[in-house]
Amino acid sequence: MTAGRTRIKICGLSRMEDIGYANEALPDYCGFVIGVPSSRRNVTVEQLISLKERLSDRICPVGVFVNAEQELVAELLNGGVIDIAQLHGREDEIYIRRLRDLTDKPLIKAFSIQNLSDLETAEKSSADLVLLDHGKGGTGASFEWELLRHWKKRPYILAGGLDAGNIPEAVSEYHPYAVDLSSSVETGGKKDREKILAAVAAVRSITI
Ligand SMILES: O=C(O)c1ccccc1NCC(=O)[C@H](O)[C@H](O)COP(=O)(O)O
Repeated sequence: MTAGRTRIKICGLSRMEDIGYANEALPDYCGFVIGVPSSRRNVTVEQLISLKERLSDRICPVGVFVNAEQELVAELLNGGVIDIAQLHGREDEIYIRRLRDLTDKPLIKAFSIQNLSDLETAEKSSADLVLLDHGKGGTGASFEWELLRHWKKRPYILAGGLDAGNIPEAVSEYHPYAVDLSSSVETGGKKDREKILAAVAAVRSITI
């Protein structure tokens, strides 16, 4: 992971149209929610493989998992279907250690931030990168960003309620390594081409 411009991840791609929008906008990362049937963005492994085949190789594919079997996560990483796994459930350090035994690919651990204690837990994570979010993910709501004034130690991905309008403030005030968006780049629950293009443009226009 290198410093430099702020990265952007567009999460929750599930249709071939979404891949077309991503290939046009070229975010740094795209997220696929895998094996979470309760999510409207859920994709099966078969769907993931077809979507990934059409994804530009200029975009890094991220698998988003909620308490998945480590074997499945490792198989998708080691097989090159995804490049990074984002763990968005209750995966603890024991889970991460066991996953590390199965793969040496990068891991992102997501944390739901409600207070300073949650931030302290996130700072100690052994994951390669941590993602700070509101609630269970993909909700469209933000946590109290003011808490980030206490965040000192490591690069992080900021998620939850970000959109093209509030990205400049979030980046200039809190300096995340990357921003992660899903709900705000949808219309009627589906990914929206113009909103994706606007969000990527908003991040790329920032000079720090
Ligand atoms: O998107 C989902 O439905 C989802 C389900 C279960 C775990 C994670 C999920 N999404 C993760 C993300 O979309 C992003 O990491 C982030 O939470 C986006 O938040 P928002 O922009 O507020 O939708």
